[in-house]
Amino acid sequence: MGQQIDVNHLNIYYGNFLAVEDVNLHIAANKVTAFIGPSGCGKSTVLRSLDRMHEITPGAHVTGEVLLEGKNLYAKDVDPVAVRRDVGMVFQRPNPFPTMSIRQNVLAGVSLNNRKIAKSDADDLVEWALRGANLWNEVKDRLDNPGIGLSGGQQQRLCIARAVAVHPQVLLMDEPCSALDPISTLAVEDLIEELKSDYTIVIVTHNMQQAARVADYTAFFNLKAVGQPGHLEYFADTSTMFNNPQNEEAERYVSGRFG
Ligand SMILES: Nc1ncnc2c1ncn2[C@@H]1O[C@H](COP(=O)(O)OP(=O)(O)OP(=O)(O)O)[C@@H](O)[C@H]1O
Repeated sequence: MGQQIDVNHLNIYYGNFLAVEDVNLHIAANKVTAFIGPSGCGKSTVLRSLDRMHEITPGAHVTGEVLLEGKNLYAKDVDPVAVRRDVGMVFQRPNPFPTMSIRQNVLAGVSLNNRKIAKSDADDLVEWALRGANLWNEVKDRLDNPGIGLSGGQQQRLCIARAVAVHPQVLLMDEPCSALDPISTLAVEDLIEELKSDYTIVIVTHNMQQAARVADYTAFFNLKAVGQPGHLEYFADTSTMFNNPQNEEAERYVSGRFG
């Protein structure tokens, strides 16, 4: 089962620059929540703060809380590496490890986490993760071939298999279809729909139709002006966001009359 996330009074800084201000947000377990909004409003920054990935930028820090099932991911005794085991990330461009086979790619996160597993268990895990990512039937006869030999859409599903292989509670996806053709996009969207029975999913997308298709809830981020911090302007269930938003800026944005 996936876990819920509560974001409380979250401010995210890159050095002295306040990129995102005072976000308060509930992300429901086993649902898909989409982040939408204009460029630079902080969607990716907020997404990355949910597994502390933004900390890879030197000087990046937060104030406020991110609670995963009530546990603050930013508490002093929490190891960011352990956070990323519970909260997995799928990036915009499929990024299989170039020197690794399909099988090794699926197991990469497990190996990084220093878990030693027997070969038969590894075989089972590879099959389970690839089936979960809807890729097994396409690759089962060539597991030792390089991961980068797959098509873009297959590579992205391989990255999803790699993310689920460590059994996370939450899957974060940063524009996971933006580098994919329409057929692969639909395959990944179908997969997202299936994965939510096991995981809580948060997806950043610029594609309004995609948000409307895959998300149960949608968070609209906005910014007052360039150089100003982004903020969460409006949160609603997806049907309300796209059909009857109770926020003027959101209405202008989803109807394409923004800016
Ligand atoms: N690594 C970084 N170092 C410094 N500033 C950053 C960094 N990443 C993002 N920012 C700044 O933080 C703000 C929010 O950026 P972010 O990428 O989160 O927005 P976004 O809504 O995801 O944008 P887009 O839709 O264009 O991807 C912007 O002002 C951006 O310039």
